[in-house]
Amino acid sequence: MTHSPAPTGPASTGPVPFGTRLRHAMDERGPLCVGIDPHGSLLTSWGLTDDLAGLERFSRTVVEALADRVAVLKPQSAFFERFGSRGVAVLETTVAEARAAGALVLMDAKRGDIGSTMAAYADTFLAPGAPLFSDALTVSPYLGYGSLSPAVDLARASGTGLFVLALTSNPEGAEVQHALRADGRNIGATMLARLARENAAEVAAGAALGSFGAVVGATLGDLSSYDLAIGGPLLAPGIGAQGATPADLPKVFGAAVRQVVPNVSRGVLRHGPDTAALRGAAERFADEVRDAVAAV
Ligand SMILES: O=c1ccn([C@@H]2O[C@H](COP(=O)(O)O)[C@@H](O)[C@H]2O)c(=O)[nH]1
Repeated sequence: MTHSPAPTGPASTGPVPFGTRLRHAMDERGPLCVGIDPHGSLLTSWGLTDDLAGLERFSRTVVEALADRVAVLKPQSAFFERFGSRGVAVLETTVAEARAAGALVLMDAKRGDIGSTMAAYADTFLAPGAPLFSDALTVSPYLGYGSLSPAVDLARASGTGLFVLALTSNPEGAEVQHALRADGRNIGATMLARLARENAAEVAAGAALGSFGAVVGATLGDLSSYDLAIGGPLLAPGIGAQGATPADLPKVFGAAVRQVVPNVSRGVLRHGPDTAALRGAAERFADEVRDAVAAV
C-alpha cells in the first residue's frame, strides 16, 4: 500500500497548502463533508455483523459510493479504534482508498495533549508516509492552544490542515467554550481569534482559504456575536441526526457561510448499504446546502 503525501506545487514552493486544496475541492464538488462513522447500530441496520468484517465492508462501501464525488470524507477514528489494532488497520486502508479516489480525508480523532506528546500525534496523522497520513486532523485546544504548536508546525510543513474545536455542536460544550476570560471574551471566541492569526500569512499570500479551521456546530443558532472570519474553513457538524438542517446554515454562519464545510454522518449513512441510496442522500444534502448558500 502506498501512502501518498499532499500534492506538491512548483519545485520551489513545496506542498500545496491544505486550505488551497480544500477550496478547490469545495468549488469543484460542493462543500459537503460526509462522515464515515461505523456505529454498531448502523452496521446492524445495514445487515452487517458488528465486527471487523462488518467494519471493513461498511467503510469500503462508503468510500466506493462517495469518495469520487464529495469534497471531504471524515472517518471517525473512535469507531475503528474500538476493534483494536485490526480496526486501525481498516482505518489505514479506508484513508488510503478515499484519498486515492479523490476525496480529501479529515481524520476525526480530536487529539490534544502537552506539546511533546502532541508532536507524536501530529506525526501519526500529518507526517507524509505515516500509515494514517490524512489531509487534516481534528484537534482539541483544551490543554491550551499553544500545546497544539507541533501540529501547527507539521501541518504547515506537510501541506495538511487542522480543525480546532472552538464551539462544538453538543450542548455540553458550552460549559467550557462559553466560559468567560478575564478580558470578557469567551473561550470559543478566543480560539477563533487564534485561528485567524494562524491563517493570516497564508491569506495575505493570496490563498483563498487558510489551512487552519475551526469546528463550529451547525446546531448553535445565531452566532453573529462571534467573529467567524478566521480566513480558514469552518467545519459544521450537527446536520441530520443532531437536528440541524442545511437551511439553518445562513442563520448560524451569516456571511461566513461560504467558508463552511457542513458535515453529515448518520443522516447519509442510514441510507446504506445501497450505493445508489448513499449517493442520493449525499446529493440531496449537497443540493440543500447549495440552495441555502446561494440565498445569502
Ligand atoms: O462539535 C462536534 C465535533 C465533531 N462531531 C463529530 O461529527 C460527527 C457527527 O455525526 P452525526 O451522525 O452527523 O451526528 C461525529 O463523528 C462526531 O464525533 C460532532 O458531532 N460535533
